[in-house]
Amino acid sequence: MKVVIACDHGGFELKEIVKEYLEKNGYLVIDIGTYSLDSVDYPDYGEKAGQMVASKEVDRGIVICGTGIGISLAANKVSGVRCALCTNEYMAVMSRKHNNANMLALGNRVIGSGLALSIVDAWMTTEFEGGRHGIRVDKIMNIETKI
Ligand SMILES: O=C(CO)[C@H](O)[C@H](O)[C@H](O)COP(=O)(O)O
Repeated sequence: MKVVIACDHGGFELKEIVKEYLEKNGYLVIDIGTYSLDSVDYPDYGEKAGQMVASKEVDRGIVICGTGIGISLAANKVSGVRCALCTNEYMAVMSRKHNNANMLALGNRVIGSGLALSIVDAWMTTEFEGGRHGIRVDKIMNIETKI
């Protein structure tokens, strides 16, 4: 599975840890930055990662900033993206089972790296259940055509 990973300066350290974890577990990771602690603007990274997911250049996306909020908001502005900000494993599992989230957002200033990797593991390995949840996810995506 091909995964894009992106962050701002607030998410940089955790991005490096998540990237290493994904690669060790056999995922093909495309790291689009940022590549240092120098200050950058999270919308640029959320948008670019979102576009790569929406265009199906990659299968999934993981975005990280200080809180996970700003970069998830930016990613969710891209048509076709369902980016879930998760702070625990249950949210990660449910965002896949019920929401078919194609992007995961994490907050480096909110959770520790151990919890972050448990969230990533749960999110990467949980399948969408479909059925009634498919109908609801379709309704979410149809909102994009009404705006
Ligand atoms: O979620 C965020 C913004 O909504 C992130 O926390 C950013 O990383 C944060 O805003 C960066 O702030 P900084 O003071 O420029 O480091």
